[in-house]
Formats: sequence, structure tokens, C-alpha cells
Amino acid sequence: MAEQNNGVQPTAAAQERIPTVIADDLHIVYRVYGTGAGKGSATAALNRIIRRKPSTGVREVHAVKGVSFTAYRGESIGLIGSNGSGKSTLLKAVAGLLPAERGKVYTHGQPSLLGVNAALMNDLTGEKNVVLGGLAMGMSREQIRERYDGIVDFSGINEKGDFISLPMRTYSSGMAARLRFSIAAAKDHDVLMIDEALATGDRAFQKRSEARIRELRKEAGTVFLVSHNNKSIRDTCDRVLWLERGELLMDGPTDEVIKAYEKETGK
Ligand SMILES: Nc1ncnc2c1ncn2[C@@H]1O[C@H](COP(=O)(O)OP(=O)(O)OP(=O)(O)O)[C@@H](O)[C@H]1O
Repeated sequence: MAEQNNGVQPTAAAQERIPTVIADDLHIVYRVYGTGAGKGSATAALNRIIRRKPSTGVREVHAVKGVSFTAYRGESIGLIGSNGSGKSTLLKAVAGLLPAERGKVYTHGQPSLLGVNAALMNDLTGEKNVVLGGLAMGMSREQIRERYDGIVDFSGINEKGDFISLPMRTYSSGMAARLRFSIAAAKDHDVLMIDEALATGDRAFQKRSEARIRELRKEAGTVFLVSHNNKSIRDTCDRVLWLERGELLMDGPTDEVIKAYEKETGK
């Protein structure tokens, strides 16, 4: 991957920086079908299928508008912005789950989006889900066996009894989120993307997660974290992207961007 230097000679440190994700003028557009009057019902959709008529009301939501940035190995990048500003959409696009309308995303390795890649099954026990989630993330059975105890300990699921042998539907939403994070964090990632996971666990779990994120970065990965909690962003990230209405408003060191964001939002 070519690195831009804008005509400035890069320093030795900058030369060592290896890009992991490049977004180049990225645009993402959602298309919502059947938004015309009376077109949203199931019977109307069935009618259209039977009569082979295309849907009329299509609404477009331009969720990400011309976003460009380069992320490097070892960076932990926070994504902030008000509700609906395009943070989750941007992560999904980087993970390759949404097609670009315009522009491109280049990635080094397969980015993992926590919570989507580790899609677990509610009717299976925690135990089985650890295996399932591990396989889904590309770990071998051997690796899962080796890391199984570590994953369960990290999740803290068994702290209040033997919950890991119960189906996941018996877990609280916080417990399920912790298990998902623990499975994803057990693997070494080139690019790990986390959507609000730290907000769901209790304080002790958040501390463990932050420590694990620091380890992942040391293992030469890049971590993206979407959060509305400025404290988790400050504690975990060294760089922040601020999105608003799909546009990248600011990209810089955590302190600078969070200060500007807090000034703007009064938070
Ligand atoms: N599946 C979808 N279909 C149509 N529009 C969508 C879809 N998902 C998101 N959007 C729209 O895209 C825009 C960006 O949404 P997105 O979920 O990326 O925002 P966000 O910054 O992650 O918000 P939040 O902080 O509330 O989680 C919003 O206007 C939203 O309504």
C-alpha cells in the first residue's frame, strides 16, 4: 500500500508506520424499499412479488459522506459523534459488510467487527458458543481448546456459579456482551473493531477489556472503538475520529478532539 507524505520527507518513525486501513473518499448509501404510502405492509410486498412489479418508493440514506483517513498498526482509534452520525455504518463498511457507493476502503488482513463476526446462538450453551464463536473468527479447534479456560475466566461468566453450561438465552445482556468480547479478544487481530462493548460490562470488566485492548495494540493490531462514553475513549484511544451527519469533522489526538466535541455538545 502506498503511503501519502504530502511532499514532506517522512521521519524515521513515520517510515516505520504501517497502514492497516485506508478509507479514500468513502460514501455509503442505504436504500430503503417500500417507503411509498401503503407500501410497507407484508401483503403489499407479497402483491408486488406476485404481480412482478418493482417497488416504487425507494428512499436513500446517505450515511457516510466522503470520509478519508489512514489507520496504522498499533493505533487505537475512537469514533465519536451524535446518534445517527454514521459511526456504526463506517465500521461495517471497513469490515466489508456494506458496499461503498463511491470511494474505497483498503485493509491489511481481515478486519473483525466485534458482535457481528462473533454471532452466537442463544439456544446453545456458553461452552458451545465459545467453540462456535472461535471457529467463526477463524481459530482452529486446537487454538480454541488451548484458550477456552482463558476466555471463560476473562468473561467472568462463571463468577456467580456455573453459567457457562447454561444456554445463552439465560444470560443478562451484559453477560452475553462480555462473552462475545472475550471470544473476540482471545484471537490476535490485524484490525479489531468494537461497537460500544465497553459500555455494557461493569467497571471491573471494563478495566480488563481496556488492558486487553492495550495488549492487542502491542501485538501490532489496530483497534477501533465506537462509544458514547468519552471516558472509555480517553482511557483506551490515542486518536479520535469525530463524525457528524456522515462527514468527518475532526481527526486528531484524543484530548484535542474530545475537548472540541465536549465544547460543541456541552457534555
Ligand atoms: N439498515 C439501515 N437502513 C437504512 N438506514 C440506515 C440503516 N442503518 C443505519 N441507517 C441510517 O444511517 C445513518 C447512520 O446510522 P449509524 O447507525 O451508522 O449511526 P451511529 O453514529 O452509529 O449512531 P448511534 O450513535 O445512534 O449508534 C442514520 O441516519 C441511520 O438512520
